[in-house]
Amino acid sequence: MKEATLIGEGAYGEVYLVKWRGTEVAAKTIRASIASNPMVKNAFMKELALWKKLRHPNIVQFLGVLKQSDRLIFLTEYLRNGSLYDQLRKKGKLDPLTAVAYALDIARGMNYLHQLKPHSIIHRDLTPRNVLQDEAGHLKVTDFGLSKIAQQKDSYGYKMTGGTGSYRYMAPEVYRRESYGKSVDVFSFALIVHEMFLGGPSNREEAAEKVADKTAYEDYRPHLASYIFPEQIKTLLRECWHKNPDRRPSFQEIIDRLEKIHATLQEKIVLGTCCSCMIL
Ligand SMILES: Nc1ncnc2c1ncn2[C@@H]1O[C@H](COP(=O)(O)OP(=O)(O)OP(=O)(O)O)[C@@H](O)[C@H]1O
Repeated sequence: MKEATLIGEGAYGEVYLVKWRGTEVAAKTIRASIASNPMVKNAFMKELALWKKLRHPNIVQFLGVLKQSDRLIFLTEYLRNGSLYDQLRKKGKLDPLTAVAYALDIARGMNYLHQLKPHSIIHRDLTPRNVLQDEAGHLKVTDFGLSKIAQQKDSYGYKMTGGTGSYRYMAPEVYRRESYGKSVDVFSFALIVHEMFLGGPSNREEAAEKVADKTAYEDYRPHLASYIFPEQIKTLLRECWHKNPDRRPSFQEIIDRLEKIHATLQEKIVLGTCCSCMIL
C-alpha cells in the first residue's frame, strides 16, 4: 500500500491503485468510522464473501480482503478506463451502436447476478458510477456493498431497510419504502441507458432526491425524444421503468431484445443507411 495512488472516493471510503503481487489492482478502503462498528463490518464481510464467488466477464472481479487493525480494505481488478459516469462526462452522448453494446454488457452482468443459484443478487445501487470499463472497452458492474441476497421464494418478500442507492436511479417502490424485488435493478438500468443516449441525466439541474420523489409520486419519467432514441429502445425503456414492477422485463428478455436491436443497427451501418437512430 506504500505506492498507492488515489483514484476515487465513494460513500464508504477511498479507492487506490496499488501493486499486489506485481499486478495493478484497485484497493477499496472502508472508512474506520464504518469498519470499526462490528455489526457493519460483519455485514460487509458477508457481502464480500458473496462477491468472492462471482465470476462473469461483465462483473468486476473480487480478489481478496486485506485486514489492517481498524481498517477494512479489499482488492478488486483495476479498470483503467474508469466509470461510465466519467466517460459520459468526458465524451457526452454515445452513438446508438455503442450505447446498445454497453447496455448489453450491463444487462449480461446483471442477468448473471439475478440468475445466481440458490439466491439471486439484487444490486440495489446500479448507477453509472458503479459501471466500470476495461481496456477492451467492455463494461463491468461493480460495488455489491449494498447488495443483499434476495429471498427467492417471493420476489417481493424483501423489505428495504434504509435509503439505499442513488436517488436519481431509484425505483419508485424503493423510494416509497415498499417491498421490492429484482426489477428495481431493471428500473435503474433503464435510466442508465437513457443517459448513454443523451450524454447524462436529462434533469441534472434538479436535486436527485426531488427527481426520485417526482418519479415515485407523480409517475415522472425522462422524455424520450424521437430524434435521439430509436423506436425499439423507446419501447424497451418504457417497459423497464414501468411503475408496475411486474410489467418490467427480466434481464434475459432485455438481452434478447438488445441483441436484435444491435444486429439491426449493424446491418444498417453496413448498408450505409444508418444516418440517424430513426432508422429503427
Ligand atoms: N476497480 C476499479 N478500477 C478503477 N477505478 C475504480 C475501481 N473502483 C472504483 N473506481 C473509481 O473510484 C471511484 C469511487 O468508487 P466507489 O465505488 O468507492 O464509489 P462510487 O461508486 O463512485 O460511489 P458510491 O460509494 O456512492 O457508490 C469510482 O467512481 C471510479 O472512478
